[in-house]
Parts: sequence; structure tokens; C-alpha cells
Amino acid sequence: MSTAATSDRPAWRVLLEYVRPHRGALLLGAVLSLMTGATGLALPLVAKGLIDDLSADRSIGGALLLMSMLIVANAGIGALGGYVLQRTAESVVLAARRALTSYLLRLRIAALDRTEPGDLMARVTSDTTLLREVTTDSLVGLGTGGLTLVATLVMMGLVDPALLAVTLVVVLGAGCVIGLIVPRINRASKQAQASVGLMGAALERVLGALRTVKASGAEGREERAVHAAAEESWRQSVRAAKWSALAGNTAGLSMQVAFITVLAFGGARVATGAIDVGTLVAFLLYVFYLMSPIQQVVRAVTQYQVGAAAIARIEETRALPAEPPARVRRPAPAAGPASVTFEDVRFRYADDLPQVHHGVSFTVPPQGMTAFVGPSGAGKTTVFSLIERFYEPSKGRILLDGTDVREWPLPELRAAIGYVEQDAPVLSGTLRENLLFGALEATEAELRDVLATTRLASLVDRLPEGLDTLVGHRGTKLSGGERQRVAIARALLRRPRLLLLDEATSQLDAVNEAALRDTVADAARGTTVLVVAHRLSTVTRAERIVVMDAGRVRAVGTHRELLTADPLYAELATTQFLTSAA
Ligand SMILES: Nc1ncnc2c1ncn2[C@@H]1O[C@H](COP(=O)(O)OP(=O)(O)OP(=O)(O)O)[C@@H](O)[C@H]1O
Repeated sequence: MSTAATSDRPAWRVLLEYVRPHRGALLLGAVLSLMTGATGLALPLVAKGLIDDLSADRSIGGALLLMSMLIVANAGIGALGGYVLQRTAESVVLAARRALTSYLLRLRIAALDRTEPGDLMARVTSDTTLLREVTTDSLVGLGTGGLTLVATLVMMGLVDPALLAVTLVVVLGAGCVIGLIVPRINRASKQAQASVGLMGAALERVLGALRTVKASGAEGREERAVHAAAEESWRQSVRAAKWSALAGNTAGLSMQVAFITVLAFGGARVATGAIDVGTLVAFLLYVFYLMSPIQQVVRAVTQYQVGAAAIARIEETRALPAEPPARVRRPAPAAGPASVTFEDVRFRYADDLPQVHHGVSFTVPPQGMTAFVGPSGAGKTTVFSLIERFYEPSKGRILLDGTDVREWPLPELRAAIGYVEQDAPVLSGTLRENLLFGALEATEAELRDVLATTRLASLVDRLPEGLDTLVGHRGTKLSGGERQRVAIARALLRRPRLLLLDEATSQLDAVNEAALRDTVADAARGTTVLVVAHRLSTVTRAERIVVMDAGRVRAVGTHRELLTADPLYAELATTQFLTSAA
């Protein structure tokens, strides 16, 4: 799947791209639909024969049998064709969902910062569903409906060209009216789907922080916001439905008008002897029969507008910047600890946001613990995000083991790193899944070791289903301290060459904190540990401390050195570090 500027392509080309792998099935479905149409189309001719037989006093048994067979064939082939088409349409939806979800997982974090997850979810779930109707109703509808329409018109022309001309005038008039309606359906559908996205975003916002919403007594406000988006979607969908109904009815009305006009005009022709009654009946049956393909074509056009609106939203997502697809399998991380160097790194999160790093430089040799300290917002966590290549610096270089991180294959770079975020995210699923999340190949023995060092073993023993206990959405069934320890265990299980630890600002109890301190100190003997430190106990153990302030490194040294050499550090040490458990 292409990654850039996909939103410029017209919707029908995108649709064809999704449909291409299923073109065989689609063709089969279309042929079956055409056969259904053909059996229907033959009926008026047989009816004409039947009337002729009747007026000529011939037996009508043969014609009746033929009619019955045509009706049965029409129903049977119609059902099979319908099934094949629906199945293909579902396959197209599946293809779009797969393509979109694969793409979303590769989105750059910077792109994600600018979007609402709830809206993205709506695009994957709701917008893709609209491709179902556009595949069957639009693509096939236009193909089969169009062909049947042309075939019917040809048949009508063969029966009586003059009556065909009358019919065409009426049909073309209706076509002009429908042409004016169609863009309105597209606009309303786009707005309806955008509102579904807004509703998804509003809902995700509430459900993602339901405790805070309840604690703040904000249910009413949030409810109104979600309802407002739902109502807007309803309003726009109703608008689209109104225009669609109008288009459908215009088509229906035009056929009634055509029927009456043909009856009047045809009646006159019968009276003058230009045509016989059988011809008029056959033509009227064709007019009647024309209704179905015309409705099919109108539905194809209106449904296409709805689908095109959804495709535009899907394509918007596919135009967001994403990381290249990972072609190589993640290699097992090499054993040795890695060095890290920042060379005059400048960075801002977006062009319209202030500079966060104003030329950050430091070098961390392999092995040992380096602590990053500084006031809130100094840019410490950003250092980690840049090492992981969640973002790209605007200037300067970041080297891991002497190689620019931009030159590392992304999967290899990330395989070398274990990252513990400050809010220690835990995913819904079992405890085991969470622990093995970054190291599926870890053995039971390694798992047991890490559980012991992170003091999770007793928790596992306590839990009714041990490691297979479900931890709830975002690990809500675990305590904050347990979540932190799970996140550290997860990172350690990867046996990283570089451990990035964004220390939680909240307190762990003294016993667990001491244990974790030992664990991290142990890890630092075999790997390089960078820690954004908030505890005195962490900084006093670190081999080196990098003091950051307002996007710059202002000093590097040990705790002892910095206490005397750097006033900001001395102030931080006395006022900001968490000390109770040290
Ligand atoms: N995803 C983001 N998009 C935009 N701005 C961001 C983003 N993440 C952080 N920032 C901004 O960048 C600056 C540095 O943030 P960073 O998280 O690196 O600070 P920090 O030193 O780790 O702070 P703390 O100790 O409070 O965690 C802050 O001003 C913050 O508002």
C-alpha cells in the first residue's frame, strides 16, 4: 500500500484498488445479476407470444411453461448472484479494514499527536462499512443496471422506435434533476461521517478517563458533547437520506410519467393502426421493466456519493505520515550495552510549537546508569522519544553505538532498547501477555527471574489465575506501583542493550522501591541505563547525572560534584527529589 498523498486520488480509483483482488468474484456476481436481468427481460417477449397465441386461438401451454421456468430461473440465479456479491462486498470491507489498521499501527507518533484515536477508530469501523454498499450497489449496480438499461432500451427500440423516443425524453429530464441532487448527498454524507468520527473521539475521551469524569461530576457535560455529535450525524444522515429519497422518487416518478405518456401516445398509434395491441403491451411491459435498472443506476449513483465520502476519510488517514513497513524480522538484540550520543540536537514537536531542545549534547558510554534531572518540561522525556525515533530532530545527530539512529533499521533500533514510560502503560489482557509483550521468546525461567527481581512474584501467587489473570483495560485491576513494576519487568525481559526508564513521580512503598533500585542497579551492570530521575536514591546511585534546563544540558557530573558545581542541581536536590524512600 502506498504511503503518501493518497488522498488526491479520486474515490473510484481507490475503490477499484480495494476491489481488484476480488474482481473474479465480482465479475461472477455481475454475470449472475445480468442473467437474472436477462431472464426477466425475456418475460415480456414470452408474454407477447402468449397474447398472440391467445388471439390466434393457439394453445398457451408452451408459453406458460416457459414463463414458469423463467420465473424460477430468475429467482434462483438472483439469489446466488446476491450472495456472491454480498460476500465480495464483505471481502472489500475486510481488505480496507486490514489495510487501514496495518497503516494505523505504523503511524508516526507525531501524526498520532494531531489526531483523535476515537475518530481513527470510527474510520476503521464505520467508514469502511460503507464500502459494502458502494461495492454492491455502485460498482455492480452501475454495471448490471447500466447494461440492463441499455439492453432494455435496445429491445424497446426494436419494438417501436417512436415510443422509445418518447420514453427517452422523460428519462433524460429525470436524469438532469438527479444530477443536481447527487453532490448534496456527497456533502451530507461526508458531514455525517465526520460527526460519527467526532462522536467516537468524544466517547473515547470520556471512557478513557471515566474515573476523572465521574470524580469531576462532568458526566452531564460530556454526555451533551457525545449526544451533540450523534445528533449532528443523525441530522446529516437524514439530509443525505432526504436527497437520496428525492433522487429515487424522481426516477420512480419519471417512470410513471413515461408509462402514462407511452400509454397515451401508444394508444393513439394503435388507433391509427401504426402498431398492434401486442406491440403496445410489450412496450408497456418494457417501460415497467425499465423501472428496475433505472432505480439500480440511481441507487448506484447516490450510494457512490456516500461511499466516496467514506473513502475520502479513509484516504485522509492513509495520507498521514507513517513509518516504513518493517520488512526484516526483529533480530534478537545483541548482548553488549550500547553507547548514546546527542550532538547539538534541536527539536520541536511541530512547526507551530516552541523549540523543546535548543542544541542538546551529551555522551553516555556503554554500561552504567545515567540520570537525567531538571525542572518539569526541561525536555528529559523528549530525549527518550528521540532515541526511540518517535520523532525526528530538526538539527543535530543522535548516535546509538556510534551510528546515527536514522541509519539504524527501525525494528533493530527498537529491539535494542527497553523503554519504561512514566505512566507505565499496561494493556488490557493477561498479566503474562503484558510481561511478554516485548519479548515473546522469553523462557519461563527468565520470566520467573524477572518476576522475582521486580517483586511481582508474590502478586502473581496472590492472583486467582496467576499470570493468566486479566488485568483490565489499561491495567486498572493493578495498583499504580504494580503497573510500574509490570512495565519494568516487560522492559527487562527484552534484555535490552539500552534501558530507558522514565521514573514515575509517584511514590512506591519503601520495600518495593529499594527492590526496584537494586534491580535497575543490577541491570546497569549489564546494560546502559538512562533514567529520568525523580528520586534522590536514583541520582545518588547514578554514575553520571545530566542536568537539563529549558531544552539545554547545563551540567554533567556525579551527585557530589554537581551539589557544589551547579546551583540548579543543588536546589533540585533539596526541593524536588522524592526522598522518603531513599
Ligand atoms: N507530544 C507532544 N507534543 C507537543 N508538545 C509536547 C509533547 N510532549 C511534550 N511536549 C512539550 O515539550 C516540553 C518538554 O517535555 P518533556 O516531556 O520532555 O519534559 P520533561 O523534562 O520530561 O518533564 P517532566 O519532568 O515534567 O516529565 C514540554 O514543554 C511539553 O509541554
